[in-house]
Amino acid sequence: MAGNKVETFLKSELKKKNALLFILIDSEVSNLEASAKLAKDVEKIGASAILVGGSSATDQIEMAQVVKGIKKGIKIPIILFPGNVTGVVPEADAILFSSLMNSENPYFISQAQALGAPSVLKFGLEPLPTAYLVIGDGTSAWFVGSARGIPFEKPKIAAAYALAAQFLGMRFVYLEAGSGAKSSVTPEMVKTVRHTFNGFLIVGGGIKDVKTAQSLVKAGADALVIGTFLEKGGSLKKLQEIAKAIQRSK
Ligand SMILES: CC(C)=CCC/C(C)=C/CC/C(C)=C/CC/C(C)=C/COP(=O)(O)OP(=O)(O)O
Ligand SMILES: O=P(O)(O)OC[C@@H](O)CO
Ligand SMILES: [Mg+2]
Repeated sequence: MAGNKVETFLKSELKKKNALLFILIDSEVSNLEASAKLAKDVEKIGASAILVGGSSATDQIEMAQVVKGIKKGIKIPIILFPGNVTGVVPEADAILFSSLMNSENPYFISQAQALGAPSVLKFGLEPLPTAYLVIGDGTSAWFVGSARGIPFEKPKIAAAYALAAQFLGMRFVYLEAGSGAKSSVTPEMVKTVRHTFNGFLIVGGGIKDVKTAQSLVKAGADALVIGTFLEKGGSLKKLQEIAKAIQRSK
């Protein structure tokens, strides 16, 4: 079984930088060459990890190729972000071994995990036990995952889930507004969850400007995930501004 190298790395990065930037590469959207270049570029400007996944990325071969292609050029960890068992592929460093706790379908709470676990072991991936909480509605993750989205304006409900996750032994919570969400999770929700949850707090969905990123980190986020901004051609210069800003703003 893989050790806890990636978790240890993330924690030590966090001590140095205060807050981390994770970049999501969707193997369905970016081609091989573009992904490899993007991963190198974002490492240079201070990203701490590359997430690879997609809620409708079901092509395991394509996903495995993207991971392999990215890996050669970078030192930061590649962390799988599976939307299903098809998201478990070899050669990555770790996996967000997540349970969509507010799903209405038990498949996304524990069944996909049971089906995927043997491959995680076989591939030597480090599992990062993650409570994946979908906030709001109308996004791919919400639809595909049959989530009963936690309303944006109900931070206490998110905090109750995060506390339950902690009691269940999960060391990561991911507050997910959904890829391309019109608005990100509110700083108030992050703050409320931060007060309750003791582990590593990831926030993603709809983050594309410095001000939002800074406010989420000030509220207590440990890592921000950005995907769509780059998929839509957002500049590396602006991404670097976001990276710099969050590394100062706690
Ligand atoms: C641990 C294992 C083996 C599986 C976990 C399975 C779970 C909990 C899935 C949650 C539901 C789900 C569909 C999550 C998607 C997460 C994800 C990769 C989101 C980012 O992708 P998007 O960008 O939203 O996808 P699209 O590009 O397809 O819209
Ligand atoms: O694509 P964006 O909106 O940046 O969201 C990233 C991630 O949280 C989606 O799972
Ligand atoms: Mg996507």
